[in-house]
Amino acid sequence: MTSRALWQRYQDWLYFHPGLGLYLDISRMRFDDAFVASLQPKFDKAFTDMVKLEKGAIANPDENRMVGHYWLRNPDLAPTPELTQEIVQTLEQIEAFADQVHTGAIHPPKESRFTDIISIGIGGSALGPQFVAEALSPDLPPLQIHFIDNSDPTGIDRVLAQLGNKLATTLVLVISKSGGTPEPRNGMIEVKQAYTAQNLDFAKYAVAITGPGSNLDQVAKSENWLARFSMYDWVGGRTSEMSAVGLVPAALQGIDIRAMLDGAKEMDDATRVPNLKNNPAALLALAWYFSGNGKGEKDMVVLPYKDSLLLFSRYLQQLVMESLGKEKDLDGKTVYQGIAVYGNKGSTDQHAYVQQLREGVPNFFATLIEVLEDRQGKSPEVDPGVTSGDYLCGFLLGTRQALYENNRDSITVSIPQVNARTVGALIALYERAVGLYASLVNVNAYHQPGVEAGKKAAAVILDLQKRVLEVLKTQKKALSMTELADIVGAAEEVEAIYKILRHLHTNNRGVVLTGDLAKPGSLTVSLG
Ligand SMILES: O=P(O)(O)OC[C@H]1O[C@H](O)[C@H](O)[C@@H](O)[C@@H]1O
Repeated sequence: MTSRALWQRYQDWLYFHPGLGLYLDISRMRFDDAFVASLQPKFDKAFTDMVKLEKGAIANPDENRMVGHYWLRNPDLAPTPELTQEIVQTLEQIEAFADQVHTGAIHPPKESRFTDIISIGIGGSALGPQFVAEALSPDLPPLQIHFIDNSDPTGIDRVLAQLGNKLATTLVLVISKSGGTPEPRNGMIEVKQAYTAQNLDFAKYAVAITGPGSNLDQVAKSENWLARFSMYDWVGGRTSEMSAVGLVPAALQGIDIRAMLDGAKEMDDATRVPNLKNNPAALLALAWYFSGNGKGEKDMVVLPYKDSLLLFSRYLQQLVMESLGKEKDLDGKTVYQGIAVYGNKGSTDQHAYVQQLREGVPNFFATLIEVLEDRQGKSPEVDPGVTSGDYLCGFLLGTRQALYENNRDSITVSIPQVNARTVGALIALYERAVGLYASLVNVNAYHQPGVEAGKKAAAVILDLQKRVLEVLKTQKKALSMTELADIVGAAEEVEAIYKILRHLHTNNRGVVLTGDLAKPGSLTVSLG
């Protein structure tokens, strides 16, 4: 295509949202009109599905749940007045709480102000809050946030060590929709112990964000925690940033949550338009479908050219991959769907893996996120008449062009600034694109059956560990791995038993392994 023709194609396919100042450019995806026409019937169905979903249909059939994250930013759309009221009240409760924490009306027992937050949660109960904190937290926030998003002892130690004596002024948010996920439970127990070790009454610092009646909710209620906020069963973890899960930590950091909700609402309005060319989420879904042949054959590489958007790709990883990565479609057919997502930021990644993107295996399409405003205030010149921001812009445009020249497609999303409205809009844009794409490829975007398999397998390992230790207590002599596995009654699990014992041995948990570590079959084990 000549550059003139490309310029025309750019204008033909450019989407612009005047209220948000957001541009979406899919002109560098090489689909043709025939392809677009062939997808039209699928889009007609996707738009209809979306209307039903927003009206409260059971859009997540496996879990028999409604899917209502869009109501969070426009509560009047909720299917019943009770739901509308619940959303409005929770929002008011969040604002009042954040305000009281900021003014010191709510304060730690022996101090006048809370200064820090530990946010404990994983998956959808961490990725949104982390992305938004990185993108929007002011340079000097009223409360500084720290995250525990794993069951990693060293990770927990690091957060606690960094806070040190400041635990006395640190608020703890325990976020878990189900209230039963092991990682946040472990984090909560360890953090609670750290408070107790400093003679601090944990309940006076602790806030629960969870489904009403969950295990976590019951603990928080019985121990009389500082506050409890409700998470609803009709909001999925990966679309929960604009529920209490994301709004409580954001409001506490002084982020304008109303603006975030407004930006999302504006984008929701724009992505409700049942017309492909005038709907940015539909355009994204079209581009994804084209690129991966409707089968996820190409990966989505997300490159925001702005440091504060660093965690956007990690956020999108869960949103896209947990929603679309499915073995079965809605008719029960085996389809192995999904789109792999990765990326960090530009131009940094140009000095890392963009070499492969430009010349290596062509198994991806890029999404470049451009922020038009460089910074607030004047920029110094780094060359005559040239600023750092000009360089960043040049790197983005150069990469887009270099990729295209080598038959690598890209999408460009441009926003005027990183602010609460545009971040809300970006989240809403991708939520809707995922919903529409799921309809195009006929999968349930709102369940995650595969995650359960890993959780169950982990529980089996922990149970095996208990059984192994019980057997070892009754043994007088050291046993080989196979002898032990036989006595435990888990001959098939000998390798898992060896690995459990190696872990316990390394951590001085009373298990002694003797023999040649390079030859696991030669080892014997006893309790020291
Ligand atoms: O918020 P929670 O109930 O603790 O769940 C946290 C996360 O864990 C699960 O394994 C799911 O796969 C995620 O979708 C969810 O966001």
